Amino acid sequence: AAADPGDSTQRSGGKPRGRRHPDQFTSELWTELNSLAGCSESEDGQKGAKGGAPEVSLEEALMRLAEFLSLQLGAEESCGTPSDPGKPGEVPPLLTVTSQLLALLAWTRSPRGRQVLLQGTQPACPVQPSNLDGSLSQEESSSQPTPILDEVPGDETQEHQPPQLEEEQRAWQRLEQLILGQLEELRQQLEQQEEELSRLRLGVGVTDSEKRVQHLTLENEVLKQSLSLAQDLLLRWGPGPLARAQQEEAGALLELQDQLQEAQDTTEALRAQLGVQEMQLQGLRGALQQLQQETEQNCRQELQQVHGQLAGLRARMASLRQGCGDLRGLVSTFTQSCQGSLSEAQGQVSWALGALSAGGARTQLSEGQQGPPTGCAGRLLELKGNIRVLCRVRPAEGIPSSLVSMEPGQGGTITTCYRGRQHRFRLDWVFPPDASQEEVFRQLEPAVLSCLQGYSVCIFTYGQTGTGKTYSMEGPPEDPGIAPRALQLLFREMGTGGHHHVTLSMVEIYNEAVRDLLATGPPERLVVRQGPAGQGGIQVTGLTHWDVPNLETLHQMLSLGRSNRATAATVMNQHSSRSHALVTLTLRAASPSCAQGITGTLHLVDLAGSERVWKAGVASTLQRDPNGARRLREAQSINRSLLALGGVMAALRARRPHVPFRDSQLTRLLQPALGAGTTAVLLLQISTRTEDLGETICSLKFAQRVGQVELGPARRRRAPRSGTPSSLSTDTPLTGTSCTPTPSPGSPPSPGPNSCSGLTLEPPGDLPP
Ligand SMILES: Nc1ncnc2c1ncn2[C@@H]1O[C@H](COP(=O)(O)OP(=O)(O)OP(=O)(O)O)[C@@H](O)[C@H]1O
Repeated sequence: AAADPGDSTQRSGGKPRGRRHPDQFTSELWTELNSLAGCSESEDGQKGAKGGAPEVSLEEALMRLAEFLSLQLGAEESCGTPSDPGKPGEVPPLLTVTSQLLALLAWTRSPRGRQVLLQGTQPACPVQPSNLDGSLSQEESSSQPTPILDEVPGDETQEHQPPQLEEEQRAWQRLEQLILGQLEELRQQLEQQEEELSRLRLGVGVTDSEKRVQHLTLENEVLKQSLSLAQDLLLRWGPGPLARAQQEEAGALLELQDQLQEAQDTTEALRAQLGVQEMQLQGLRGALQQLQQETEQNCRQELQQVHGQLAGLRARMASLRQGCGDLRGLVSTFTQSCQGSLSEAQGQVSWALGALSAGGARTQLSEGQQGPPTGCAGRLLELKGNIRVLCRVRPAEGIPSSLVSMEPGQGGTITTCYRGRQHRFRLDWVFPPDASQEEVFRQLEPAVLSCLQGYSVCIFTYGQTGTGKTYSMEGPPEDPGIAPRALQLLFREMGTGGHHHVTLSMVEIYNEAVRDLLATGPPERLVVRQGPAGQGGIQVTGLTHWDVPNLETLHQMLSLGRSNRATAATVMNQHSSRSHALVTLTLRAASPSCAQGITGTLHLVDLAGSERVWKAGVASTLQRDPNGARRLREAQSINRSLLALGGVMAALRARRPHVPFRDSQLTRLLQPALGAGTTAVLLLQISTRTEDLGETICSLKFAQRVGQVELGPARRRRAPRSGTPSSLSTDTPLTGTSCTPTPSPGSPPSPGPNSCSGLTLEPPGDLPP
């Protein structure tokens, strides 16, 4: 159409073509198109003539295609660079390719092409591809087969088909290669043209308006891109910038809130962990503290155990030492005893010889009866010579406590359970609550009788207030206690022969003041002092010694002394003895033929109650009782003196060189009774009441300590040959006032201070000041 514009106009049906058709096509292409069109028309025309169907011919199709292409090219060129019509090779590559495609299409619609296609072989291109400029190369021209435009008969075609097919295949391959090459070139040219187009659009050959249009186009494109970007952003980020900002802020705020919440959650979690760790730490601290306490407690317990074991070892060691010392003492004592017995036997022999020489056989017999005892009992008493501890349990007023149990009898025990700890005390003898006064005295009888043999015996009762000390010592008239029974026994043993001079003294220690309970006048405070050097013992200035001719007089005097004794009502005992009472009975052989008679002494001591001050209720009555202060002072004094007695016992037990007898008036007066060679019997009175348990244990401990005291073997005393009352043995206690025997044994003093007129009391003129 480009080569023949007139035909093209005619064939295009007078329709206006594009503004810029290509001015020329390659002649070969056009020829081939025409030939194809002719073939098609020859076939299709016959069909059309025969059938008369209004089919579009290939030419028409080509024309339409060309028109379409021209329109496309025009549209393309309107935006691109105007081509130069006089310039060969400026044919748009698209047209070239299109022409090739059209040629191929025409061939496929040709009979040969159809035949080839029907035979299933590859089609052979009947057209020769052309270069862009429409000229074939020499080589290709020479090898280019001649197009077969006429229809070949079937048989001949069958015969010549193989070589033709080969040629067509080769042509087709070349065409294909050519098309591929042209397509590649087309692509390159397109790229070049697009580059050039863009360059030209921005540069040369473009008017200001076009440039403006181009710029505007570019700006438009940029704006479009911006718009699409904005739309994308809008779609992505929200409806508007402000809202987005708010939303961003809200988002940021939410994010911050989330972070804050997260931080708070983290803080809470950390706090919870911290709390747990603090609790764990607290628990560990508590466990550590508990462990420390347990460790400390265990250490203390172990330390206490070690201390206890150490104390036990020390006590055992001291006991062993003491036992060793006792054995030594026994050995030496036995030797001394043997010597003493020998000398005593010599004395008895000489005494008997003297009696015989005096010619009194009856007298000899009588004096022989008064002689020193013989036999195992006396020897045992001499060898033992220490303190015996007896314990008497007071009958319970109510139900007896189960916390105190006992094994009565000789070597009996008292077992207490106090504050979870058990204490067991072994004593020389334990009297059960139902023991009678007679049973008690029976155990004291040998000691009492030994006084007649010249021994010094001290029997004292010790214990808490109300436990029966006075009861045991004095006893009621219908059931007399130790003192009446002892005196009765002694007088019975002495008989009525008048061979003994019996003197009695009775003092009390009240608030550390020594008072004579048998004084004729008002009781005065006596002075206790040490005896003259070399004589030993003590002297009590102003103390009266009464000669006791018979038992009746003795009882009367004892009643007198008892009535003078200080008593008071305490919470624990309505008739509590608030003083220590000491009764001393001196038995001196009074035979004129016995110049060197023996002198025995019996000390009966009723100690005051050993209860604690607060327990006596004295302190509690200080505010109400006007005599409360006095009661308190009494209790303090009693306790102080008993404490001094304990100190003396401890020193004696430990065999210390110094025994603190001077610590109290009680120990001072008891010094002769607790001296070497004396016999002492402690009668401990205890209560089984639960509330008295502590005091009972204290008393038992004291008694146990006393029982460990060694006083050495008992020794008998001898009176000087002069035999005057004032020349008593220096060991004799309470030697202060000389006494004159009553003129007649049958005239005892009547009880009471005013009834002493019958007695001749010698004033203490011969006593040292
Ligand atoms: N074995 C006993 N049998 C019967 N009654 C007893 C016995 N022991 C003590 N009693 C009675 O208990 C009471 C108190 O006794 P007692 O006065 O002898 O005690 P005490 O230890 O001397 O007191 P204090 O130390 O205060 O003088 C008395 O009424 C006494 O009769």
